Parts: sequence; structure tokens; C-alpha cells
Amino acid sequence: MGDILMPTIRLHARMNLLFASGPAPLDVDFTLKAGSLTGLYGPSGSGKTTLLRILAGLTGPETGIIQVGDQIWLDTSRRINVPTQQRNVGMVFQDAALFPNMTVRENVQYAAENRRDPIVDELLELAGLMNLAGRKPASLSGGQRQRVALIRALARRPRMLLLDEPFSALDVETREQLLAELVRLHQRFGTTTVLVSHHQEEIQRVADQVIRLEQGKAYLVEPALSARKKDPLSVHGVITALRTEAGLAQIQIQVGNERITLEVPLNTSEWQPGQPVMVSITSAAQVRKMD
Ligand SMILES: Nc1ncnc2c1ncn2[C@@H]1O[C@H](COP(=O)(O)OP(=O)(O)OP(=O)(O)O)[C@@H](O)[C@H]1O
Repeated sequence: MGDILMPTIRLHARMNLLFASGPAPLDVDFTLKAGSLTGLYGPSGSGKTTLLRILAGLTGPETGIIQVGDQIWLDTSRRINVPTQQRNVGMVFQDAALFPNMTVRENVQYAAENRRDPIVDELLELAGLMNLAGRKPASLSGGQRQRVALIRALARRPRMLLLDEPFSALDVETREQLLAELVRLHQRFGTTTVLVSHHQEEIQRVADQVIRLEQGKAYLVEPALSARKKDPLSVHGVITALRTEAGLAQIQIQVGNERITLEVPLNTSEWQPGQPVMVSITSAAQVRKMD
């Protein structure tokens, strides 16, 4: 498929909101790097959904600028407000909202620019949905429905992908699988993505950039990946699998959006999957990337 060059997105917005504690402005100013995955977390009612709605053009702030590459989507001082349909933004919410009368394939085709676009097959394949392509949404599990929603959002090759707690209604295991799939899809298409989640740890693991929103104010948080940038020999990670082979423990860890297997002399009984770790890579460790 033809890849499109992702633009850097700059957002500055100010909007008066009625928070649980009273009126206060949502006041944010940040940049989404081209092709990055930005994680957004914060307490309930801190303005996360409102922020996504502003980016999508579904809510208009009192003042603001949204610049996407060389396009201006919003500039309140010049009365520019590009409508949602023309922004080409992919969105996924907690509830997949698929077309119930269409099959999985038809749902994805409907979103693509044309039915025969090869991206449809590629996405169905990548998300492991080829064998469910002829099924209707009602016969799918919650996780499968969210997978369809995710690839449907990508089928139009959006300039930006906005994910509002897309996996929060799923059980932990399914959520982990879908997060890994999201990372894979993000690596394949490089769509500039914002992922909202209540799970800070999840966000830290997969995002290139992390923003914490509190009562309408955005704070840039050091993502796990930045540890690697500062010191290439030490990385934060989370153990995702453990096994012992030929006297060496194999630890699979998730670092940023990469899964890495380390072979280290280690007593595996002291460690558990899900455990956050700091790994210092010395000459004794072999490191290889997983597919
Ligand atoms: N158009 C609006 N005008 C005034 N206040 C609003 C408007 N839209 C939302 N709010 C208020 O702004 C606050 C933030 O809402 P928002 O839905 O963005 O939070 P959130 O962080 O996504 O919450 P949650 O995690 O519970 O989904 C809430 O108190 C909400 O009532």
C-alpha cells in the first residue's frame, strides 16, 4: 500500500469547562510528533475526551490553533475551523459502534476509500481477523469487535488516530493482546496516534510520549523510553514472559513499543510476569528483538 507521510500536529486550545470541582479552563499546548504514539492519562473528568473531541473537530474551544503539517485545522483568531469530515481522523471509543448489518469485511471496506483497496486485506490479516471477515459484529467477542474498530479506523489512512479508552471494557489478557496489536499496527502504518487510558502503566509501556492531564492542564511525563535515550545500557521494562533454558533464564520484556528477549543467568522463581523491572544490559546479556 502507499504510505502517506505523517505530519507533526500542534495543538493549542483553551476552553472553559465545568469540572466536578467547578468551572475552570482546559488549557493545553503541545506537539504530537509525526508518527508518534502519545499516551494521555489522567483522573476521570480531567478533560481527556474533550481534548480528543477538540482534535477531531467535534468540540470547538473558545480559542485555539491546530496545525497539522502545513494545514491549519483550527485557528479561532482567523475563524478557521475545518469540519470533522475533512480532517480525516480515525477514532475508536470504548464501544466499537460497528455497523451491525455489515460483515467484518464490509465494515472495514466501508471505511476505506474504495472497496477494493488492498489495505482492507492487509488490515484483516494483520489483526488476525481474516477468518472472521464474513461474520456480523453481533457474533464477535468484545475484543474482536474492538480489533475491527481499530482496523476500520485505519482503513482510511487517517492523518491522526484518536483512541478513547478503546480497550478498557476488556479483560486484562485481551487488553494486553490488543495493546500489542495496536503497537504492531502503529509500527506498520506510523499513524500519529493519541491513546487515552486510565492505565498509566500501560501507557508508559507503549507510548513514545506521555501526557498527564489534570483538571484541564497537560503535563509532559517522562516515558519509559526516555530512560533508554538517557542511558542506553539501562531500560525500564515489564516482564511479559519467563522461561529457563540451558541454564539461562529468558526474560521477555516490553520496552516502549518493543518486545525484547534477554537471556540472563537469573533465578526465575524470584520473578513474575507483570513485574516492572530496570534492566542493565551488560556484556553478559544477549539481546534480540522479537517479531
Ligand atoms: N461542552 C462542555 N462545556 C462545559 N463543560 C464540559 C463540556 N464538556 C465536558 N465538560 C466537563 O469537562 C470535564 C471533563 O470532561 P471529559 O469528558 O473531557 O473528561 P475525561 O477526562 O474524558 O473523563 P473520563 O475519564 O471520566 O471519561 C467534566 O467535568 C465535564 O462535565
